[in-house]
Amino acid sequence: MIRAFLRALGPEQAGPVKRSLALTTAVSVLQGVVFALLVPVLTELLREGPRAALGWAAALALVTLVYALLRTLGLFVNFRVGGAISHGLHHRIGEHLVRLPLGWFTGNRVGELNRVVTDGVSRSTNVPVHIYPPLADAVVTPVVAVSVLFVWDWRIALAAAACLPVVWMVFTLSNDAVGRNDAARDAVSDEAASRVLEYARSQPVLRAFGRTEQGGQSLDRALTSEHGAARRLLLRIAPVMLAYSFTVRLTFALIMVCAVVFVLDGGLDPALAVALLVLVARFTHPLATAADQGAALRMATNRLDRINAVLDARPLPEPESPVLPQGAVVEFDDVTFSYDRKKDAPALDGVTLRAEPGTLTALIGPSGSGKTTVARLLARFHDADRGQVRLGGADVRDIGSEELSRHVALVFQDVYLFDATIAENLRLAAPDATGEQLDRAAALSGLDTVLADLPEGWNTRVGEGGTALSGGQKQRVSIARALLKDAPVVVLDEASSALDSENEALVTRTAVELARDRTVLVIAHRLATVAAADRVVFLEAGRVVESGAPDELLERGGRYADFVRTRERARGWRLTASDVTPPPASTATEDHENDPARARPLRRTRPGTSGAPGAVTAHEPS
Ligand SMILES: Nc1ncnc2c1ncn2[C@@H]1O[C@H](COP(=O)(O)OP(=O)(O)OP(=O)(O)O)[C@@H](O)[C@H]1O
Repeated sequence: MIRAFLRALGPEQAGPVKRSLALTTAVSVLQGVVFALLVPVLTELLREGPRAALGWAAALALVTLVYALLRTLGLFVNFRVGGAISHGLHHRIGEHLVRLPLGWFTGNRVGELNRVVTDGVSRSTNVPVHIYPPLADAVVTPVVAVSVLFVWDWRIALAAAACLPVVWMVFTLSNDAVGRNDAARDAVSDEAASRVLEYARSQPVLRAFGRTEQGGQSLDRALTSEHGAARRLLLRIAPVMLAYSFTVRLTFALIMVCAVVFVLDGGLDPALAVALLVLVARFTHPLATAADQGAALRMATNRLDRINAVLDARPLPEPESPVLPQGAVVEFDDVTFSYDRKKDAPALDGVTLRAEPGTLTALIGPSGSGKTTVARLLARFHDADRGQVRLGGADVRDIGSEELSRHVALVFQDVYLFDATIAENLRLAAPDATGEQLDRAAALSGLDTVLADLPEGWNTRVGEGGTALSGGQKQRVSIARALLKDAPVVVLDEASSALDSENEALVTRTAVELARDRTVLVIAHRLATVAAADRVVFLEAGRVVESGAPDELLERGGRYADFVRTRERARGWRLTASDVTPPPASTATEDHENDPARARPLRRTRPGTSGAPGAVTAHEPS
């Protein structure tokens, strides 16, 4: 246990924890001495009267005083160490989590982490404060008392000493049973915690489809199995705990019988026998509670093992001499990657692609084809199994995570906002951003119109996870946050579920705008965005099956053309390769797919270029 404890706490906390445990052990030893001193005091009192007992009583009073002082000191020290453990563990877990690859944080880990950080840490904090002191009293005090018994009567001492190994054996059995069954219950509790979170999060979907009852079934099952595991734990440990308690009481009865026999034999002074039995009765009580404390310690050790498992998760290796990316070209060179090499087919299989600064690349393909995985490998959520992901000519593994994160801004679909103001949420990207910079990001992302409608503007609190804002509003905050970061590479995961048309068009517009001077990759679901891209990369089953300019691909009549046709049918769109005049000054025209009256070709050009013949345009069907 102590090894698991010290491993979890790390070297800084090891010293104070060892000192606290040593002090607690010393206090329990002293308690044994106090109990032992009762024997001469009582013997003299019963044999000769109070006067004869005075010397021993003074010694007892002195040792008791020292014991009380040390016990009080121990209490303070243990509470302080408990606080330091809580702080230290949170700190260590937190520091470790930020170094773990983002790919580690899958859905199930949320429930597990929640329990590790709350229940795990609080039980560990309890070890020096509430668990170890009574356990030391239960184990160390009797051992000291039995040792001292040898001074007064070796036969009684021998009888007590002979019982201790049996008591220890039953104690170990009970501890093992608790350990095994608690670990089994813990796994089931994790599952239940995850299901509770899932049930709460999926309420909108469940209600929308009238499946609240069915949706609750997996939660019901998880809770029922948690209840079953708790009952099994109780049923399996109750007999061994009872057996332990019985053994301790049997020990006391045995020693008492021995004492009576020796007194009747005339070999033991009755006064000494009474005193010895008082001593034995005194240490039997804490000994009887040892099984409870042992169980609590075993459960805490199980939690510590889980904390250690989190701390053992390997961070992605950081380069010893980080390389700075030279520019913002994104390259995937024959990249293969599997989430689970033993179980799954590769999510990416020999992917090669290149995205230049000042261009917009649309990643498209069927669901599960690997688009999001491309974005994740670029941001180094995971490392490629084979091949190289490069940014500005440098392998992302050689760049160093902080530098990489400065270079790549991600806007994912599942926008998470902190329960703070809109301004504070944006400043997460650039803590020192000026009001002017915030306003610029807001204007570019369309957040300015949202702010204008909110009475408290920038100071509006968004609620936990951004619940006080609509999906589109959250996305605007998220885009503005990415803009404020001012990273040369932006990855935008366009919402696959429908946002309102204004918000959808905004995402396309922002992507186009950003691509003027950045490398922009969009996981695109909308034809308008695809049409506005410079290059399209079509993925299927983790492979690039087609790539090139959208109009070229359309003319080629391959997978991309099929994709476009399917989408056109689904949305009543028509997308053609046509010769159109580039729009004047503006670099990006608006998407009016839902406004026939204003429908204009959607296309983009960069400064200094004119619309090339064959540019892809999107029209409402006539
Ligand atoms: N965290 C994960 N663990 C295991 N497998 C995963 C994980 N994320 C994705 N996959 C698998 O990897 C493959 C590629 O998934 P990816 O999310 O990259 O596809 P996608 O093209 O972005 O899909 P969609 O358009 O539906 O978001 C799929 O087979 C998917 O099941």
